[in-house]
Amino acid sequence: MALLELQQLSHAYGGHLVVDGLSLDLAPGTIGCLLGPSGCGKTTVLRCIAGFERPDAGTIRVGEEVVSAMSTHVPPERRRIGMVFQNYSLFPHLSVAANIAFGLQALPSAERKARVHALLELVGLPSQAGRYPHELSGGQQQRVALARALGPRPRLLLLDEPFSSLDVDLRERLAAEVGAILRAEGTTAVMVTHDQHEAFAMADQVGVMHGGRIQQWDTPYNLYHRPANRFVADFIGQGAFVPGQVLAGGAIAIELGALRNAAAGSAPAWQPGDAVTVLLRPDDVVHDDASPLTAEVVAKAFRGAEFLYTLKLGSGQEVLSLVPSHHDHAPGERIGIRLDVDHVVAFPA
Ligand SMILES: Nc1ncnc2c1ncn2[C@@H]1O[C@H](COP(=O)(O)OP(=O)(O)OP(=O)(O)O)[C@@H](O)[C@H]1O
Repeated sequence: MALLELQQLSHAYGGHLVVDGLSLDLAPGTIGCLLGPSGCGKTTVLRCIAGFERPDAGTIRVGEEVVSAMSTHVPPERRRIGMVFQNYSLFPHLSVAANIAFGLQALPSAERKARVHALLELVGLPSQAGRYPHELSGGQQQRVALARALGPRPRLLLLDEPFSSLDVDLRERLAAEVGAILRAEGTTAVMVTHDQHEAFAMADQVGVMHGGRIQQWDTPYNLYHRPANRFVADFIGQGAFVPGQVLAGGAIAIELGALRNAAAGSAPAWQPGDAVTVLLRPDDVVHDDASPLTAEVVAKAFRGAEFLYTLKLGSGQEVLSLVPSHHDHAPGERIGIRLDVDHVVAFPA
């Protein structure tokens, strides 16, 4: 049975529908993430799960308990749900150990000490117990906030943009670390973010939100390689949309050649002659000096190990190509390219 189940959740602010019939299931021990652009309603979903908002319609079940339904609203403090916020919200006048012990008052003193010690070990800060929040880095403070939230062993942990006040470099690393910590504890968690790198680094399942609904609830791999619709294809990763036409036998002809195995998860039964739009990822277009097919370099972005080239085809259509950075070509040059498409993703034109 799912540990968290949202069914047909809807919520409006002053007549403006923000969450629109949203459903999702999260298995025990899974880390789920709601990912979407600013204002898509993801924080509102989190607040409904926590109990800070009362949904207009739908039900929320945590474990065996329906915590929210038309006639039910379990108050936040009785939901046994932990929360980690963007701004750490540690008590500034309490030491790290005292911050973590705060939610553990019900435990006998020896047990409380042992739990605080175990949590400090878990988040990798055993030597910082006596320090105060202002003496810690942002990443360390967020780890203390995580330890404090995990202290009372919540049945579900909610994380609201937990890394957004940290440096970009640190975000992805901490997201992966926090994912590992939650897995070590067997915690079921839901995170909200607008940053797909964070979502991918931490979550098992990601729901891409748009217009108050989940457009696709899937693994990071499938969101990238098998996007269910144009919105997801556009929002996740980079790529270019190019026109194509379905051939007899099901292959799709695009300017760069024929794509076989056009069996993306989303592909309806195409008919020969159908006009389609094909998603080409930067790794689908490979630089190859031996290829008779060439394209003009329009722009390039240095990524360290790779260049991301923007290339112009004969028709004027632009595509992206990720190329090892020892292939250093200037804008205006023509370079050989070929297709290497594993997952053909096509949508009705
Ligand atoms: N308390 C409120 N009263 C009125 N409108 C609100 C309230 N909270 C949020 N909204 C509006 O509801 C919409 C969704 O907000 P929400 O915070 O859920 O989005 P979000 O996806 O989390 O965005 P962000 O990433 O910017 O936080 C926004 O248009 C927002 O302005």
